Amino acid sequence: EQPSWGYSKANGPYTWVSHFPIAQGSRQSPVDLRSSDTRFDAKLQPLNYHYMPTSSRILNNNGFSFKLSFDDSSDPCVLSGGPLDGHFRMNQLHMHWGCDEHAGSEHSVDGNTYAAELHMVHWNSSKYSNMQQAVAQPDGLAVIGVFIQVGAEHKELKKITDLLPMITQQDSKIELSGLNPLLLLPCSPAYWTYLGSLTTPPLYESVTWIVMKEPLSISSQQLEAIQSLYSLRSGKHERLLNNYRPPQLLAGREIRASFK
Ligand SMILES: CCCSc1c(F)c(F)c(S(=O)(=O)NC)c(F)c1F
Ligand SMILES: [Zn+2]
Repeated sequence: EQPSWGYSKANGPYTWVSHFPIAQGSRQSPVDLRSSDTRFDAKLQPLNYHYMPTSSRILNNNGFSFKLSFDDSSDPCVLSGGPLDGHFRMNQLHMHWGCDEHAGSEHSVDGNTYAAELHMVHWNSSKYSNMQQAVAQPDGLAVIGVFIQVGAEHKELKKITDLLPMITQQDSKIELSGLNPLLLLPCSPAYWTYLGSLTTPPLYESVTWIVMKEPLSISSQQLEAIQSLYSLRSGKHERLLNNYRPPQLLAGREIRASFK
């Protein structure tokens, strides 16, 4: 049966290799985005989002994060351009966070971490017919990562954080409609891109990462709502905290920047 991996000492990131040997692969994520390892690439296109306000969505807590699942059959949210070949349909978005506002993101910038990181997961709909087919392919996924810091309240994310108190228990779900993913992106188009993996088991090396340079701000109340989710994953009913994987070896990969 599915091994119960998690983020505790007993089942956390350093133990995942026992069930998922690819944890020690050569294109694992996250990584530290070190300026000495990044190179401006003038050939990088701008990102192209065809995102519309979405219809009814399920917001459920699958025990290691909360996620917004998108119905990617009708009028999907589609990403193209940037480093990508073809079109990628948004399948879901979720977050990773810590227990204080100085740690919680998965990627870091010259060793600096943020309070949280939003992931918008897309699959390659030009080459594959669904998420399940794409998820393990080397060119199967594109994930946009957006850093989150504490500051002013974020109006669009409020549509999510206002609902979290109603799904604090694992596997609870609630409808959410009218979220506009475009408003979850920062103003600046600047991003880094590199080839990596899922940051949770099964850790497939199938992700073209696009990490936005400019963070979003949320209020401390919004961060507290995120940190108040509970999980049973580690067998005990405890707060879902620190669901972030530490940085992995770059192993010779290049990180391209869309900005100077
Ligand atoms: C087999 C799960 C497919 S969907 C999914 C996910 F649920 C998830 F959590 C992450 S992540 O690794 O945590 N963040 C990048 C992904 F990348 C994903 F694609
Ligand atoms: Zn993630």
